[in-house]
Amino acid sequence: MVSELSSLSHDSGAVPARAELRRTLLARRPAGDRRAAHDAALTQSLAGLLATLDDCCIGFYWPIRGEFDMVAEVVRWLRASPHANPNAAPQARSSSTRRAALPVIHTRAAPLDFHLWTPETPMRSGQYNIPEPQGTAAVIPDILLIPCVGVDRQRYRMGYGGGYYDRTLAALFPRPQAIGIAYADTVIESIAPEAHDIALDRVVTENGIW
Ligand SMILES: Nc1nc2c(c(=O)[nH]1)N(C=O)[C@@H](CNc1ccc(C(=O)N[C@@H](CCC(=O)O)C(=O)O)cc1)CN2
Ligand SMILES: Nc1ncnc2c1ncn2[C@@H]1O[C@H](COP(=O)(O)OP(=O)(O)OP(=O)(O)O)[C@@H](O)[C@H]1O
Repeated sequence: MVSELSSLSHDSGAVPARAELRRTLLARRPAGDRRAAHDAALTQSLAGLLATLDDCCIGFYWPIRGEFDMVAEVVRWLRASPHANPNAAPQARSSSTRRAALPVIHTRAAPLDFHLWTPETPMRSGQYNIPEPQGTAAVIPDILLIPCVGVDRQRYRMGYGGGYYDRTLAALFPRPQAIGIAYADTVIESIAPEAHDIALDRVVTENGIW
């Protein structure tokens, strides 16, 4: 897979336009009968990562357009907190040191805001019809789990083209650790990063974490 796509962007000498590369990568998201096995493997990798995290706030995403769905795994992580008392009321449980947040778009072409989320949080439909938490506090996550349309060997990421995560990583202080979530079939040699592209710190695929 990698060699096939890298020949698109390198060997021919012609770098395809971003929009074309985006379409190619979106078509590489595992689908149909193959999908469940890829999701199971990616869930395993993600669980390995989450097991190393405690005492932090994770910014994740509500899946759209065939993205990998990590909601259940994040709920498992929240509930497995060594600090959480399973007999406590939900409000008390949410004061544990494991917290999760979801992006909220208040203004298009601005950085993302993140608002706390638990399974009890009411949701509303936000920009691009993406569900977002309603009425919870804004936070700066310690770690961002970032959906990728594709990612390259230097850990540069391609998304849907809104530039939201690059703007967010450039704006947030302290800067969260940026961890990309990608299907292995969407890893390519180079996405031909532009000046504003910020490399991810780590990437999680079905094959592990790098
Ligand atoms: N699940 C999920 N939530 C997320 C993101 C994501 O990638 N996945 N985002 C990650 O950034 C932000 C939303 N980013 C988006 C960026 C562009 C488009 C979009 O529809 N773009 C148009 C083309 C550009 C335009 O006209 O604005 C399109 O694809 O038709 C949608 C969401 C925040 N929430
Ligand atoms: N730090 C930034 N400040 C201002 N504009 C930015 C910044 N980063 C990106 N942009 C704008 O966003 C546009 C889209 O960027 P890009 O194609 O890299 O999006 P993407 O990473 O695929 O999208 P997304 O993060 O929303 O999934 C760029 O052309 C640029 O105009």
